[in-house]
Amino acid sequence: MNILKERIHDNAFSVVRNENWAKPIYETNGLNLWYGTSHALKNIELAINEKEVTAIIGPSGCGKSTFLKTLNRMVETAADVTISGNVTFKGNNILGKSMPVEILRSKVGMVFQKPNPFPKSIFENVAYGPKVHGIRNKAMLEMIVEESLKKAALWDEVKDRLHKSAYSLSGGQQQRLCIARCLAIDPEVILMDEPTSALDPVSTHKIEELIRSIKNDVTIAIVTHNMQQAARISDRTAFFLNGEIIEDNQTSTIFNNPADTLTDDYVNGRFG
Ligand SMILES: Nc1ncnc2c1ncn2[C@@H]1O[C@H](COP(=O)(O)OP(=O)(O)OP(=O)(O)O)[C@@H](O)[C@H]1O
Repeated sequence: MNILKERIHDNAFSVVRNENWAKPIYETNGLNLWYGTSHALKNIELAINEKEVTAIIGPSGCGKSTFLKTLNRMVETAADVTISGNVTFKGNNILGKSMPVEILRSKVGMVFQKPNPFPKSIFENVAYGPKVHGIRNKAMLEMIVEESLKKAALWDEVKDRLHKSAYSLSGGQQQRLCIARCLAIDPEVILMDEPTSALDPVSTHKIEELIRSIKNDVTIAIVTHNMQQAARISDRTAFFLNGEIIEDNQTSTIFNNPADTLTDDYVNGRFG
């Protein structure tokens, strides 16, 4: 009887947990994308849940970056792109005219494979976004810069040289600076496209720790070729192949008990 009660309690708890925690911030329905006549994304159906880390995995050329860049409408900067279907951000279709791209990008930051700080000081890199959004008060900017650098686990390393060039930092520090620059605009989502692939293991570890520490505040979608990294840091994983999603599920299921043999073969390094 007690065991039964516990099971019922567990089930009730997991329903509440799912309802409370697994709320999609992005949803794509029937998303297709062509570069010219090349069909790069095929009927993508995927939810990215709020305050979770979603890993996007798959072999080179399968459409991971294209998908990520669709989420902040960066993909449209490429020539001859055609998109159909829906991509909703908090219920609004971002492919329609209902959400101006500037509004979307003020809520969705992006970090790339190669750190890309501005040719400015460390301070100015982080203060840039808040200034663009109209914050001029010096004390306020100083506070935002300090908080963002602390969240990005970089403050202690740079607090005495805030007005030095961002290019004086190491690659790993520059990548954390780029994450601090995103955090300074208080985004709801950060899209990360292979953010550690150019970094050494120590810097990679620091970025992974940083992702863990911010995920209670920010939703993260991360493209990675590193299976251990996807398994370590993500809650859910989507496996892409040739522009399609083969499978998406809880990360533990994708790695330990995938439904599709292609997923099993990929995550176990048998191709890709
Ligand atoms: N600007 C573009 N113009 C034309 N084709 C493109 C463009 N960008 C990407 N593609 C093509 O679209 C397909 C998907 O590319 P994408 O960069 O999204 O793949 P990916 O999975 O991120 O690859 P990788 O892991 O190598 O970065 C590939 O065939 C690629 O050559």
